[in-house]
Amino acid sequence: MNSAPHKHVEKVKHVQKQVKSWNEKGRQGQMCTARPGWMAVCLREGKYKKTLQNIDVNLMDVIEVDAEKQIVRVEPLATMGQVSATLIPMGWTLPIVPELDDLTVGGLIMGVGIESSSHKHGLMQHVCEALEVVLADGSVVKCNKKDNPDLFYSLFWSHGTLGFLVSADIRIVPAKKFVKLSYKPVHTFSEVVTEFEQSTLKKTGNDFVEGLMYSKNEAVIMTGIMTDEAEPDKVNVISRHYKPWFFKHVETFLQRGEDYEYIPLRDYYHRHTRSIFWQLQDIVPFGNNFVFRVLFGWLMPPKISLLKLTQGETIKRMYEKHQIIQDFVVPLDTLSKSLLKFHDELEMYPIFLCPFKLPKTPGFLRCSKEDEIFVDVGTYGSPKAQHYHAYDTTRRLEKFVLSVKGIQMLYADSYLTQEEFRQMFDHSLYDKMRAKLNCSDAFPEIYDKVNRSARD
Ligand SMILES: NC(=O)C1=CN([C@@H]2O[C@H](COP(=O)(O)OP(=O)(O)OC[C@H]3O[C@@H](n4cnc5c(N)ncnc54)[C@H](OP(=O)(O)O)[C@@H]3O)[C@@H](O)[C@H]2O)C=CC1
Ligand SMILES: CC(C)=CCC[C@@H](C)[C@H]1CC[C@@]2(C)C3=C(CC[C@]12C)[C@@]1(C)CC[C@H](O)C(C)(C)[C@@H]1CC3
Repeated sequence: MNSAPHKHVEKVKHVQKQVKSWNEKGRQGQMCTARPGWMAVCLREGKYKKTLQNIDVNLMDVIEVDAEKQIVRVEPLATMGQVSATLIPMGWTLPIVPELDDLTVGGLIMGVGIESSSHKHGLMQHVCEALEVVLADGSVVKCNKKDNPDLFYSLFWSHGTLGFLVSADIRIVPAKKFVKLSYKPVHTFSEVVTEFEQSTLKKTGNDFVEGLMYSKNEAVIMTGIMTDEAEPDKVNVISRHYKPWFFKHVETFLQRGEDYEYIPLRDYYHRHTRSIFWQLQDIVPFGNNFVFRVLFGWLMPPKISLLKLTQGETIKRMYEKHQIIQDFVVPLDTLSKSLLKFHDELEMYPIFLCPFKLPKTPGFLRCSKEDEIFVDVGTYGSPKAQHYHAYDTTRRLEKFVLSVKGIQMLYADSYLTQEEFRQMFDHSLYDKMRAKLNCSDAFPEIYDKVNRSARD
């Protein structure tokens, strides 16, 4: 109901007005966005939302699609579901469309966004061409790789601690109708690693690469290419409400053997939305039953923000104690060692594997060489390992990831100390920009927004 794509300038003025009035009142208390914590796509809610000055950044539109420059201009609260629904019918798509419908452009840019096309295009930050932000003094600035590059590069991962994002110019690429997705089942641990590495590294021309591990020795490695042609009997519209959950469907290829099918592009992008990866099986255990799917599948999935809003303290504590929801990113050449470590500590499957390329650009992520390949290892569920202990195990994993020069995704519970956090992430440009833009009394530091004790 708040949609107003033609009123972008006025909406930005409204953000500026609030920041200027905060300045006029003597810069009392720090600021954050007014978006309530239960709306965000992460397990917890920031405690700081209750104590800091909430700035209304209510911009939620796709402003314009420039086919000539191949750029889409979007506001921060536009969601991935909305962006893909707007662009695909026009024949365009973002190079990276993170899978859950509710993820927002602002969250993915100020936090992090990754997808199975990231081995080719990098993270969400690497497909941004320009950003428009309201700074702590109330001014509005546009920046890109050439104009004000320090600001541009320091904004990614900054979690709203340098300014408020009000629009982003993101690169678009031509969309095709289908993804030809090949499923390659593997049945030994070494094959899991080598097949995944080859799909990522080999000059295969794959547009998408993703692995789902179902046990230590079993996985299905999926590679996809975008195409306009499809064999009609091989088309699978996976988003229909009566279709099996995607991760269950993929699992069947362990028995069926290698095969391929054509999935409509938008269905492919949002393939993990319907079962919230595999989290829905813990919330609605019979949700993948055929009768349930036919009768009630259209009601699924429950809205993540509704679940967050309505869950009580007990459920929250239960999740904290019995579930691990983490994405650890490790260099590709340490994948084998890392998967063994995750197995020893957690014994938990499925595991989500998603490679990404890290171009050597200034900013928060350390990288030792140009276009280094990393792998996001996503562990979501209840560990079976007897010795699993939420805090102790996560700490051991964090230390391990630090030792292999990997990183932790910051939407997850992070118990890193401030020193470890600074060791994991390069703060040099960030600190410089915080000082230059007078941020210390305006915004908290990233660490103070994302560490476990800052969240409820
Ligand atoms: N495939 C993927 O890549 C997936 C990624 N995720 C994670 O989900 C998160 C995105 O979730 P989402 O609900 O969209 O975002 P959130 O509301 O969680 O926002 C993430 C951070 O970005 C800041 N932020 C958001 N919008 C703005 C803005 N306009 N100006 C300044 N700061 C802003 C927020 O600051 P504040 O606290 O002040 O609001 C917050 O610290 C990402 O961080 C990502 O790690 C989750 C699932 C999948
Ligand atoms: C980088 C990538 C691919 C990240 C994927 C992360 C997802 C698996 C996470 C993000 C948000 C997330 C933590 C969430 C949940 C599961 C795992 C999610 C979807 C659930 C739905 C689990 C059940 C919980 O009661 C509750 C509703 C609070 C959360 C909400 C967020």
